[in-house]
Amino acid sequence: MSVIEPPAAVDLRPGRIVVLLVDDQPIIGEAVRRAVAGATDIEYHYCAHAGEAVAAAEALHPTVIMQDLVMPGIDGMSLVPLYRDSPVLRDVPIVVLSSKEDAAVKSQAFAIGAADYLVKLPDPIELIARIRHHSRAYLNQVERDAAYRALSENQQKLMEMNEALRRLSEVDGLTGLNNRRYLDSFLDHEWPRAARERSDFSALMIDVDYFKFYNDTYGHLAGDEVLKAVAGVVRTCARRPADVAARYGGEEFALILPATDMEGAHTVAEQICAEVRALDIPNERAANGRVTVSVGGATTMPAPGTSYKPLLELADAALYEAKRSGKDRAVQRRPE
Ligand SMILES: Nc1nc2c(ncn2[C@@H]2O[C@H](COP(=O)(O)OP(=O)(O)OP(=O)(O)O)[C@@H](O)[C@H]2O)c(=O)[nH]1
Repeated sequence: MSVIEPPAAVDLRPGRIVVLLVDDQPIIGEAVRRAVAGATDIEYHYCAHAGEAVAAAEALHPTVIMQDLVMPGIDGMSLVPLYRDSPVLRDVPIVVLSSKEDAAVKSQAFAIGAADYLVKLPDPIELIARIRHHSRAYLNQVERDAAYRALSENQQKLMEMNEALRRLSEVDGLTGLNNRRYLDSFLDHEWPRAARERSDFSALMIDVDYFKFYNDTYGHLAGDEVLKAVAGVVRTCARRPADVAARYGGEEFALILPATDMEGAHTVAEQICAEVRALDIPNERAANGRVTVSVGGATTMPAPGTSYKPLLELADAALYEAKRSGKDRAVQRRPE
């Protein structure tokens, strides 16, 4: 192979024009070299062997390839698709050089993806103009592609950040459970759906017993740890995919159980009480000396056009009853 100058590292600076001439006749190689010698913006390389042309072009990454059509071993026409198959060279413009003006050859050259067709050799002014034209079009395309890629990446990052922000705005920072804002929007969607499906819908309100005493005795940070532990229990008791656990505020949690009847809701409520007891966190004020919770539950079949708020109020009333009747228990209610 006789690539006259050593291949430069891939460099697609705007304005950098790199020509690779592939032609078995050194005399043509020399004539083109002389023709472009005065154009200081053009870097010229020459390859005399068709079999080495693709590898030479991949190493060089030219902005335009000038390809002879008739060469020993392989004809220039069959080289064009080989350049197109290379990811590095796929879009590099190829100017085919023919020894004569031939409509059929010209048409074939354009059909397989050549950017231009020249009869050897045009005068230096035309040759340089064509080299510059094709190289600049290619460089502009490379620049546009890079800008488009950067834009797409930024848009993707922005979407991910927006999604992360949206999720953050719906999560309680202390416990990692959904917050009340999320719960409200969930109920806004789920309540009308349950009304359409005519299925039972249950809500549990869970409140830590003697929590003010706990905070005052063991400190606010220890209180926070209790809230996290209770949140963990509520989360694991939300077993079905449609169940939603949330921190409702302060030391109160909510567990929404769509498509769940009163008996099912009561089972879950009892389970929460038992699992919080099993945490075995000391609270000397409580009757059994451990942190406990009271749970108020309510179940109804939502009617179309109604609000979910009365169900939560009923669950709150049941919670109040659980507190009043001794705490560490679950009370269920159904509307009259
Ligand atoms: N550590 C901690 N405490 C909180 C948080 N949010 C609310 N609290 C406390 O929870 C306590 C709730 O007290 P009360 O509403 O009187 O309830 P209680 O002492 O648990 O009484 P009963 O519910 O009747 O057993 C208050 O002392 C609040 O300051 C929190 O994020 N962290």
